[in-house]
Amino acid sequence: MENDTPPQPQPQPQPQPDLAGEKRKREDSPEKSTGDASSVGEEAANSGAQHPMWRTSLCSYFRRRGSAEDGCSHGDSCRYAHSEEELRPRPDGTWDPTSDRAKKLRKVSAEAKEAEEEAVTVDESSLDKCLVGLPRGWAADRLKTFLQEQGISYATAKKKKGMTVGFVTFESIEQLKNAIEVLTENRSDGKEIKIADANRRSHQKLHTEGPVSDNGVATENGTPEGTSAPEAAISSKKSVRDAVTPLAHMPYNDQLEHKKNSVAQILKRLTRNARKACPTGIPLPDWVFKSKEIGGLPCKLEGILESPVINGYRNKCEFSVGFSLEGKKTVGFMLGNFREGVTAVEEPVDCPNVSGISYKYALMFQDFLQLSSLPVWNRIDNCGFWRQFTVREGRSPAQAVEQNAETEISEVMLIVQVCSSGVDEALMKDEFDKLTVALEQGAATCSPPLPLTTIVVQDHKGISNAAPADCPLIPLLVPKVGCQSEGAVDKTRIHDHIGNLQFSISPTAFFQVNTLAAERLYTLAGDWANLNLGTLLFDVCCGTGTIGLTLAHRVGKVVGIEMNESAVLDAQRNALINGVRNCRFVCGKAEDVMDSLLTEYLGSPQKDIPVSEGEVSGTGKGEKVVDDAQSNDENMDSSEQKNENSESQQLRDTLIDSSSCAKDEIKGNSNSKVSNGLEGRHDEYNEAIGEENHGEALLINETVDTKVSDCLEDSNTFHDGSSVSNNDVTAATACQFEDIVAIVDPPRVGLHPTVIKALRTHPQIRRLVYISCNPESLVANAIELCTPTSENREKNKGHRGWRTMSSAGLARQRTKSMPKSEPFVPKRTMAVDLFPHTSHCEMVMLFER
Ligand SMILES: C[S@@+](CC[C@H](N)C(=O)[O-])C[C@H]1O[C@@H](n2cnc3c(N)ncnc32)[C@H](O)[C@@H]1O
Repeated sequence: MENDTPPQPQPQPQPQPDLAGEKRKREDSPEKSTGDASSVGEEAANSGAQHPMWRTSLCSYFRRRGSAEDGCSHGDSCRYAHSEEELRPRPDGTWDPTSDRAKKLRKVSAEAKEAEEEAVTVDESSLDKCLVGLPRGWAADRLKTFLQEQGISYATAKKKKGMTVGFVTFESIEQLKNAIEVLTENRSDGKEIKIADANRRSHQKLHTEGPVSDNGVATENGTPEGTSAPEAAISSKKSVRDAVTPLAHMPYNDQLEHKKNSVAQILKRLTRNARKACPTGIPLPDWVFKSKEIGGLPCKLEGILESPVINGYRNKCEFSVGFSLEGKKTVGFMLGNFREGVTAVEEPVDCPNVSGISYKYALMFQDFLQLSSLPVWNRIDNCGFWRQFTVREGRSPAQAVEQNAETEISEVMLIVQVCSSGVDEALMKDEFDKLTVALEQGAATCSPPLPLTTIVVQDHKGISNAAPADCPLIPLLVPKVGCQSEGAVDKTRIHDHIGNLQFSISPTAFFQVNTLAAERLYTLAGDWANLNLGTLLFDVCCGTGTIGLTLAHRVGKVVGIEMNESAVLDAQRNALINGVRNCRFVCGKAEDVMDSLLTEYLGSPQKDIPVSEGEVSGTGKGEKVVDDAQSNDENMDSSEQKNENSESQQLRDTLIDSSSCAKDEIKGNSNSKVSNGLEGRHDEYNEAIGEENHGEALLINETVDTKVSDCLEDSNTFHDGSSVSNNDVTAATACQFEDIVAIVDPPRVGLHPTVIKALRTHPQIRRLVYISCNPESLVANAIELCTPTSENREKNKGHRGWRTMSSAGLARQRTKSMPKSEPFVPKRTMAVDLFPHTSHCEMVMLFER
């Protein structure tokens, strides 16, 4: 497969940056000894190498006079920049704080902050206020008590548990002024409670809290739907564009600069925490020492890769359904966080990350809702029917037209999330029929007509919109093409392309939202992983198999691990449709299967430090001690029973093995402290196997040449466990793969501590590429991977107070109970912008040992 080669990382100098605003001190030797500011430059010039400090700060003559030409005696050899143009960025991505560039960036951030902190209005027409920063545990009664204790009079006070915002209506300006005064002076539990404007929605004012909603559905508390509380002020001050794409007002280059700077600041925490966590008596790792030369960074930050598409790049938009501030049923985005008291939904107008196609579908669905006899979801009372509307887009295989991703969109999947509780089935069916017609006709009458491949309903009864992966799916419209044996739900899929591979994507499977930028991300990860045909690659949290499959041709074998069953089935299917034969995809939580898979392929890690029986390391839920040998043997036994040679049977075995792998591990730990919870999951796995077998029918019906290349296919660990003992496996696999690499791409929370421990304590894993969508969890995981361990491993103390600890603090605690093992070293890192206009970006970090 040909992948885009990402731009080569820019070579970075390694300076010791100035402290912002501080008078510049000359460094210690060698220049200190000469007292000559230019000596470094001269020395560098003489030696042919450039000093890390070279022109990353403005020359003081230039700062004072706007020109250094007449004042600075060092001329061209001066190590400081004589103009803004000459100035170079620091290795942590920041600029000399006195430079125009840094001032401009500061101004932009200050303006953004200012916009958020508008003052509260004090006049007769604005007596509805919200209190922001209240303890989550408080209900309305506790809020009322608090107000009374503080001597604050009011007309009404409302608050729901779980929210940090409460709503208070005052009777007069005097009451309001008193409240502002008291709250400005006092603090509760050391936390500031802010008072801000709240907005009653226009239809709420009209109905004056009547008992029936505007679509005729009475609500529990007698208030109209979606109107049971005013909105927090935040909502009126932010436009939907600000809420969804807060960086959209900046030129794209400034956005990249901004992201690189924030990532650099977060990365420095890795160095600080590893230094703190390094056990007494153990030397600090070299990389911690050397970090001083690169501004405190743990390794080189090699810049930020830009997205090839900047506008309309999202291939998946999850639109909320609710009421706008004007009280209209709306499909779009919430203006803020529900926990902050914001429930208003506004149309996705002017959000540059949303594609035109998604926008049009959102409007179509919104039009439909105006006439629907079923209510939209009310986040405050947790009732209603229509909840969420997701548009997923797939691109055709044609050459990507960069900057105009939309011309590539050939398939569209619409997912409508509803809550069917208490709704008459006939009425629901009737609504679904009407919806299907409305969307089909809407798509057909657009000019040009919009692609529409499939419509599926997700019936979710939970409180938050984040539905579990096993939430029931009801297909409304299925593509006409497809295998006869497929069930309707199995057909609800779309396709996208990465490089020359096609990816089949089912409704709940993860797929990066910016496909073209993701391609760059995967290529970078593959390049840094330094792969070869002797490599065994673990693709941890593999989703639909994107990383493993795009890199499969560069390695001996890929083992993908993923907890979402449909994503695993997609991965299997994707291997088949692309003729990739050296991949195995395992369904299970990485924390449940990682250790036994590593043991299966690499043998048991050496256990230097004995682990006391039943000890649970880390604080993660579901963590357990795994008897590697036992679980491995059981895996072998279970796979032995499935030793069949037909190609299709091999596929089936992959799936069955996958489940049994997790299942057996659970069985093997039935004596551990956490056995009960896990046994519960045992049943789920049994069910999963049933479902997988059902899903397999469609896989094995496809005619696929699954001939396996002899030396690369490790048949004894994959398809036929046969009679290999635990030790034999170690020996067999050790000679098959000389290079073991893991690429991990976890969700926002990062990797589970059990997975970190497994990766770290298997000494054969010499290289690990971490892809992260959240630099904070990357740092937390990296602390555990890279901090040296001591001879005296501490027993895990359960970490009381973990709720209040930062993720880095928690990680530091965990390093104390990490079994003695060689730490990884952070080698290089780079940001990749998958999300233009937002503050998010992906990170890639290479660890070696
Ligand atoms: C950021 S996505 C990456 C997916 C894939 N690598 C890609 O780029 O398309 C994270 C994936 O991890 C999966 N996941 C989340 N928690 C997991 C766990 N505990 N064990 C295994 N997979 C997990 C999610 O279902 C999701 O597919």
